[in-house]
Amino acid sequence: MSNIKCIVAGPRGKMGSEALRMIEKEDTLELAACIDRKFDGKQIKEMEGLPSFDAMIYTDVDSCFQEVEADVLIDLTTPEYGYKHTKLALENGIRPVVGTTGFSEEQLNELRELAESKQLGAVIAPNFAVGAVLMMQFSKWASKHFPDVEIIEKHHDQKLDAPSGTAAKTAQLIQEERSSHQQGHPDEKETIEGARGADADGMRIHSVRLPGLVAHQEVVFGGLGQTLTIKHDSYHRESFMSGVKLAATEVMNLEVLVYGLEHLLD
Ligand SMILES: NC(=O)C1=CN([C@@H]2O[C@H](COP(=O)(O)OP(=O)(O)OC[C@H]3O[C@@H](n4cnc5c(N)ncnc54)[C@H](O)[C@@H]3O)[C@@H](O)[C@H]2O)C=CC1
Ligand SMILES: O=C(O)C1=N[C@H](C(=O)O)C[C@H](O)C1
Repeated sequence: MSNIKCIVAGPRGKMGSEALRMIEKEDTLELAACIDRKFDGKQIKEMEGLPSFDAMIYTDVDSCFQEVEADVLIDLTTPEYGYKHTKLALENGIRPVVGTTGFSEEQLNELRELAESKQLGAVIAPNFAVGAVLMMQFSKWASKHFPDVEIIEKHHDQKLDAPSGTAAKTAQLIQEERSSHQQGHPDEKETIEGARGADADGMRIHSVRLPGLVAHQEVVFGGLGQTLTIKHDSYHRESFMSGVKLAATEVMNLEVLVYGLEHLLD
């Protein structure tokens, strides 16, 4: 089987640069080109701190998708551009593997319909770390027995979206399991706005942003006389890379969009 040819969008970012280092080590993946906001026409090997790839940087996404022979787009950019890149990739017959978070429900549905109409595989995964996927699945299961739950997600202070994609997905999975209800005292009042966090179908999500953090989440369940905490920590962005590789490989066998890495794990 020939190598999977990848375009990486956001190659100078924290995740994008880690994805380039992962591709460099993998025999089955190949870097075909990159999409960046700057450095049009330069080679990745000319960029300081990035692996020595002969792969051209494009700032014009249309030209990139039309000129470069590619199987997969790996997008690790921003919510606004990640959505645009994903849509354009599908329109150009390229399968998206998207780690970028912060898409709205409407955007996800639109991309799902587009992938289906094109019969093209796509993977959008708010978290590529296997441990985080398990934390979400365990939380879904736990909420069957502990319907009162709050999510505390903690990230580095350069993060653009809140709550994190992982927290939003965790809340969605729990929502599928438990019946909707408000938590806390019915008469509770916030004396400082936001003190109780964001309200996702009655469950609260608290977003912490601090230098020094990478990506961390605790899902805290409360029952009579007991609590249960399910916790995951990513200390390094390497933690996401086996998931990115799995998605870039498995997306070639899909004809629909899947949301969440759990759909690709046994
Ligand atoms: N699914 C997952 O497992 C993970 C997802 N993420 C998500 O990945 C995204 C990127 O995260 P980081 O690497 O930490 O951010 P970052 O800020 O370090 O990198 C983003 C990169 O995107 C580039 N960029 C912005 N606009 C662009 C455009 N129009 N075209 C091309 N490149 C553009 C920026 O120049 C920057 O290099 C975020 O949405 C984050 O939430 C982050 C970690 C894990
Ligand atoms: O921005 C990040 O760093 C991360 N983003 C993803 C999210 O929003 O859940 C995944 C992980 O938490 C790291």
